[in-house]
Amino acid sequence: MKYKAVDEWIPADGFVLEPNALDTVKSEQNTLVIAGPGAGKTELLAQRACFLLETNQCPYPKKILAISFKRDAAYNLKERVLKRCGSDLAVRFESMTFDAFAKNIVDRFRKGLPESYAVNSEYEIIFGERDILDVFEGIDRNYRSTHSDKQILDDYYSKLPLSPDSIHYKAWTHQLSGAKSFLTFKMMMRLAELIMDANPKLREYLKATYSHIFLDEFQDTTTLQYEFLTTCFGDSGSVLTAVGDDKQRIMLWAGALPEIFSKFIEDYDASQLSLQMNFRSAPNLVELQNYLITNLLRKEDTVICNPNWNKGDGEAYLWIFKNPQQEIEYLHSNVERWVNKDNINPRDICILVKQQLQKYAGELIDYFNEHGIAARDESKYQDLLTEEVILFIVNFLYLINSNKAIDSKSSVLNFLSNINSSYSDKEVFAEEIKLHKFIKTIRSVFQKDFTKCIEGIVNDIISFAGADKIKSSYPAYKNKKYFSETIGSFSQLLKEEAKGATNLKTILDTITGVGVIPIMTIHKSKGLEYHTVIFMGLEDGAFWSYDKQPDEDKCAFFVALSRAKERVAFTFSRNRNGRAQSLTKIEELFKSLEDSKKVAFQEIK
Ligand SMILES: Nc1ncnc2c1ncn2[C@@H]1O[C@H](COP(=O)(O)OP(=O)(O)OP(=O)(O)O)[C@@H](O)[C@H]1O
Repeated sequence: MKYKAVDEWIPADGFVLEPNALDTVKSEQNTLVIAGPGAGKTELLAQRACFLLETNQCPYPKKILAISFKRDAAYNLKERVLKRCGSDLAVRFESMTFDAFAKNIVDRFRKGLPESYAVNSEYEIIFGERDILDVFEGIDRNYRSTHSDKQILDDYYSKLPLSPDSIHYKAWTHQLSGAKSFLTFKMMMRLAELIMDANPKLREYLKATYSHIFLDEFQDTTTLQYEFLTTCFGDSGSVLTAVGDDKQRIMLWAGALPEIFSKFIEDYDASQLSLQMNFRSAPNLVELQNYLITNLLRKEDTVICNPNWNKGDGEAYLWIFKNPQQEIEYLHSNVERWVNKDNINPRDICILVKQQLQKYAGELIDYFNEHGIAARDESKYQDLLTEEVILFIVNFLYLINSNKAIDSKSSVLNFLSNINSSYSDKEVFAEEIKLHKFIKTIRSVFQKDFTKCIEGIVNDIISFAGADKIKSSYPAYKNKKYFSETIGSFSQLLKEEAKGATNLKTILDTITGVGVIPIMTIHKSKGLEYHTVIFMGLEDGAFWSYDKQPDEDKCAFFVALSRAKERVAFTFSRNRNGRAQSLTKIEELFKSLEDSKKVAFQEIK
């Protein structure tokens, strides 16, 4: 492989980076980049990955590890790197969530745990903390009733090892010993940290594997995640690059460390840089954001709009409705016009709610689907569709459906060459011929009755690629149970969607959401962007804890509106879920929209 000289390197795909972004891309030091929405923080990480790989500053065979909070964010970053510098180099870019990184360590090095924390190979992941609190109830009722949930859990998740006399240790033992261990992701992270603490050789292994660490959405890092990170890389000599925005800090409720930026700068002797641009939003929306940054969030880091926009671009509305039925019908007629007359791709229109998606948007989803506009709760699909093996199967199926699916073909070939990294050119060619033959055979089976054989085909595709090769190439799939459950969930989904479908393409399009309006909570929308964003329910009812956490709620509100490229609309319904809605608690949100003079307030008749 011929590497580029550092001086000759230019950003991939014609991107022009502002000076601080370019300095960060080429930096050899630990760096924290603080910048607002749409500033290009994620793009900066993708470009830095290209720089490090293309110039061999991440020296072969070392790797870059990028840690994100959500699976789709990790996946999007990996995709950007793949697109910018090609699969040969992108194999040395590992992008995963904090949880996945911790789980990989536990899965691979479980045997390195001290005996008192041994995890059974047949462990089960549990979500939510109710079970753990029940364990405390079983061990000592009095303790349970005299301590708050938060107190108990904070102590339970302390750094390991715990004092063997403590009730928390007993609770851990209860979860770990037995025919099966039951683990939350937080437990997994503490166990991964313990493995690293107890085995200096494994820390050496991490050091030898990863020369550079990227941290996206750094503002939401929790104490536990930070301690885990520091145990793994604190003295490793790996170069850390963190990007974040304190105006988008929406995970304080989940334990995000408010002083994470200053802590990182101090602990890692990191330099701090900021970015000034907003590349995402049209001028009117950037002006609205700047007004809110100054007057609502009380910060100083206003931004500059991308000069490529026309002056006056960007629309913002606040629509006031009598009731949800009127709201649903009005939104439907607008979305229909945008999609059918203005030719906006339905995937570029997003409907957001603060929380409780079903309660706020459940009826809207039904109404839209019954009236010609496909819409869905995106979270149901987000997790599966960011699994590498599932995307491989989906692309494979698209290719079985048609030879014209060029992008799918290149994804399939990329996946196959990834898992067969030692292939010579001749072998790659042979693999392609094998692929064509296999597809031909499957097509002939399919022509008979595809709905009946669709499940079997998933297994055939996996066998074609080689389950063992997939497992050894993707650390997450080394856990057999996880691998088979992932494939199983997808087969089940495929089977359900196949019922009543007339062709394979329809099934695949339904699963991947082609032509479907995505609906999600603000938390799920982090890092994403859409032409149009509708935020449903700017009401006291949706911001019920505003009194207790005004800053976090203001940030959530800011995250929602900053997802929009060209248009944002907020809705207020005078009545919702059988209750009159008010604007007392969140008056300042409402008022700041009004005072910005950038938002058209419209009472819908
Ligand atoms: N240097 C650049 N020139 C032009 N467009 C850019 C540049 N950097 C990023 N963009 C584009 O701007 C948009 C926002 O970029 P990105 O998602 O990286 O921002 P971000 O800072 O991570 O945003 P957020 O914090 O809101 O998630 C994307 O469409 C991206 O392609």
